[in-house]
Amino acid sequence: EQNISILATGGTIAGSAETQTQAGYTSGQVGVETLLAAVPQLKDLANVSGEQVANVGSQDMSDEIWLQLAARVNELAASRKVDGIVITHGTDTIEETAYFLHLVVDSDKPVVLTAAMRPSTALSADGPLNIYNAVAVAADEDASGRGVLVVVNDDIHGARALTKTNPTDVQTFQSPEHGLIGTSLYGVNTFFRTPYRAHTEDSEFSLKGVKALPRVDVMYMHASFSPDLIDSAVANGARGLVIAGVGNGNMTAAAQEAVRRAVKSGVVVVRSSRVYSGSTGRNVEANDDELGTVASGELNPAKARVLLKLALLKTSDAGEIQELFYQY
Ligand SMILES: NC(=O)CC[C@H](N)C(=O)O
Repeated sequence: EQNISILATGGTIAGSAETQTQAGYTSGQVGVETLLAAVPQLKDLANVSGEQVANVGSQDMSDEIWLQLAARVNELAASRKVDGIVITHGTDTIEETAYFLHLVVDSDKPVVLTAAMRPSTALSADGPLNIYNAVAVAADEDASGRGVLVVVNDDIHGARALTKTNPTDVQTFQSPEHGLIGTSLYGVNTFFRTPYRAHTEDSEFSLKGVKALPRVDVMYMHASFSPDLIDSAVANGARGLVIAGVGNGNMTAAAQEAVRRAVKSGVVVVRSSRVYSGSTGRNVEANDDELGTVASGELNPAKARVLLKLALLKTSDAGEIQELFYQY
């Protein structure tokens, strides 16, 4: 029998409300033992043990929790007594945490995040079946080597690909560029593909000796953007900026001038896009060579921010960071 460790961090999956039929609720109320007790069928899949790492709504996910979670995942994955790891998480930032772990977990054992859109107390709560499917994927040898996975609503997503697309819909997660890694129907898994970029064991990123991550801020572009926000982020210690640009990572002329100032002062600026899918290409409309900026490719602003934070641990050279954005 496979040994699966479950690390709980909070979210709606651990949320509770006064009644079974209300929209309002509080995330991160229910402990890991209660979550697991709601799915007694887990014992048919694997030998599971639970640990509480945090209990927050994932809007409060932080560098500190990421460092703690990554350290614990790496420790468990290195143990011969652990075959796979499941992490319960809020849906709001699950794509950031999943991509972070995808880059810093040094193991080919399955690491699977799961979540829910309905709190644990709701009618038709989606958490219990999501946990069941997540454990089934984590216990599946066929899941290994596919990077960090997110199992929700019968779908198996890759960490780099998935994004939340709806604030309340149970079918909120999509992987617009690459499609699904597979599906899990009542614990019966089908795999379609493996991520094509480097991850986990093949990733060059490591958190050994890292006590804090550099500050990276995201600037959301729109008509008449106030360029002083960029100067303010730099004055307040940002080492990197991600432009959530309009369309193909574009920004106003005044924002571009502020980006030039930021780059001149040694801050690395990545251009991404506020649109839902597609790739922000280098030198397409904005001239990255001339601006000294980096193009994010398919990474959305939140995930470009994760990669930039890790990249800044290694270098502040925009050319080298562009190469990392091509590779991961
Ligand atoms: N569905 C959810 O998990 C959203 C609840 C909460 N905001 C969180 O991300 O933890």
